[in-house]
Amino acid sequence: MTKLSVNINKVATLRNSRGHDNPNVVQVAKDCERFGGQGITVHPRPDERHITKKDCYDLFEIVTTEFNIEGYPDERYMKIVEETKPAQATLVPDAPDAITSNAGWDTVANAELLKGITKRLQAAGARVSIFVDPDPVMVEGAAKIGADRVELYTEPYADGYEADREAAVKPYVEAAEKAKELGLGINAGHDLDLNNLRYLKERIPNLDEVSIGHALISDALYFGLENTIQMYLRELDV
Ligand SMILES: CC(=O)[C@@H](O)[C@H](O)COP(=O)(O)O
Ligand SMILES: NCC(=O)COP(=O)(O)O
Repeated sequence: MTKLSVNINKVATLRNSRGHDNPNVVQVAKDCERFGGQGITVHPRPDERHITKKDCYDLFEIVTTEFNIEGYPDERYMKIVEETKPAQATLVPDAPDAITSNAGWDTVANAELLKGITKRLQAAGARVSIFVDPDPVMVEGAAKIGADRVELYTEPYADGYEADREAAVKPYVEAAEKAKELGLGINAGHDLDLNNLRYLKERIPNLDEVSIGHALISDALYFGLENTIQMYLRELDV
């Protein structure tokens, strides 16, 4: 079964835009779980443009499904994960000023850095997922680092889907086969939506988890949050 982890970054974007506490991130997370979401994902970026460090501590108290904290493994991120003990820590190579995540790790060039980070986070009880491009070499590097899972960066898939979905999905199928061969779990995320999700799932049947935020929260403006989560779950045949 592929789990749906709802990324609520954009709920925090809306909240921060007026400086008060509406929408309330904690209440939205509770409702996402009540509506069927099987995880909550957040990315507490250093500039706190959306999810703040405080949000992570508040959410830690209430998330009952799987809490997934994404981020670049600087000391601020490491402390947040070690103190809130999420089920999963997803390591992304984002620069502090990146507008969004736009590439996976070079797990070969960064092997020594990521080995130490991975050991430290696993010692804190987190499952470690490393964000990678759909490149079997990078998947192999993640396995050598000792990661538990990889998260396949799916923006290129989403960008190429309309023009030629078979070509767009091919590298992901190959990367997922390599991950399976090496005993790594397989997550996927970035720019997944109601249009492209089902095909990815069909072509990667052992996909463990998708984390979806931007499109899902945008869809909820039209369909409502409960209905939208149910629509995404149906695309995963959950
Ligand atoms: C890792 C990933 O692809 C997304 O979670 C990304 O981090 C979203 O970040 P923004 O919500 O800041 O665009
Ligand atoms: N890891 C991907 C994620 O959490 C959400 O990405 P997006 O759906 O906001 O593009």
